[in-house]
Amino acid sequence: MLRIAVPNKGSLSGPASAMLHEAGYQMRKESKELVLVDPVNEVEFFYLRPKDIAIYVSAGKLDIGITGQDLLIDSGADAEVILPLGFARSTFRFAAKPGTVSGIEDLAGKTIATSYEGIVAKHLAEAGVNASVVHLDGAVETAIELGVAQVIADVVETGTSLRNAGLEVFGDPIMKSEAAVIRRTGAEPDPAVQLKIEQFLRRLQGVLVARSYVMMDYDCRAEHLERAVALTPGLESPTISPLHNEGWVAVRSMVPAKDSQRVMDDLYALGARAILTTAIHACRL
Ligand SMILES: Nc1ncnc2c1ncn2[C@@H]1O[C@H](COP(=O)(O)OP(=O)(O)OP(=O)(O)O)[C@@H](O)[C@H]1O
Ligand SMILES: O=P(O)(O)OC[C@H]1O[C@H](OP(=O)(O)OP(=O)(O)O)[C@H](O)[C@@H]1O
Ligand SMILES: [Mg+2]
Repeated sequence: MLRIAVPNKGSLSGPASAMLHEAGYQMRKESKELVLVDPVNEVEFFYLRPKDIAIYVSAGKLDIGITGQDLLIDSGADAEVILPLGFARSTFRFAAKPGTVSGIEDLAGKTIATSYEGIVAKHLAEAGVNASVVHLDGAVETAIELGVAQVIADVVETGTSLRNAGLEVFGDPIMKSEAAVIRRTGAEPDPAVQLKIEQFLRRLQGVLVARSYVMMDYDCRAEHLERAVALTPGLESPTISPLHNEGWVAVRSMVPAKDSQRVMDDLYALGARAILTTAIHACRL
């Protein structure tokens, strides 16, 4: 059995379970379940606190886990990213009341509130700045108003939480983060487990590709084919089939979803017709 840690709550939990479900794995039905065995896929899922996942994985009893890269760094655990997953994208930043702090050099002697002391302490040590760090479990944006700290360091996605608290970021982002599959650094599992890990990663990669590509079909005149194919090169190469009408071909190719409307416009302008896009539900590349 492959043993995998998954986030049991917070921002990572819903998208991680959705991705695993899309990849064909059984997920828990009840939020109180701590362990779920998926006998068909021979996987055991352990639902753990996001902050603890890297620590569990580095201890060696779990083969892999899904967590945030910021949580991995914060934990200081001996684990490494093997596949970034594209969700829970965020930056980790310092913020303060506007006009009070302009750069990391101003932090000496100040108090910084954060839920991520590991990241902050490492960053301050690297910058050679001596500041105090106070741990709060969450809602750290309120710490300045309530006099617990002069500065905070926290996850920023849209910046709404900071704006609502009347705070502004300063300095460069301390780090960028997204959800990722992690394993113990340099882990060398036995060959049967390694095969299951590779199958797991292929399934998740299949979900990532299915989410970011569409299948595009269209008809075009043979003399325009080279230009059309240049617009839709696909991953390997497009499939070209003859049409019953002489001088026309049908083309089928994978196209990045974010470009699909522009590509359809360009194909239409080239004279292509019956241009269709369809969602990809799953794939193995
Ligand atoms: N608003 C957000 N947008 C994108 N990613 C986020 C956001 N908030 C958190 N994350 C990412 O998810 C990780 C887990 O954060 P989250 O706040 O969900 O966990 P938690 O604080 O342990 O749970 P909770 O806040 O429910 O107690 C963060 O380290 C970060 O990588
Ligand atoms: O830039 P934004 O889009 O506003 O997102 C960032 C906010 O989201 C997270 O908070 P969460 O909701 O997890 O609450 P918490 O502080 O209690 O962890 C994070 O700690 C920030 O407060
Ligand atoms: Mg949180």
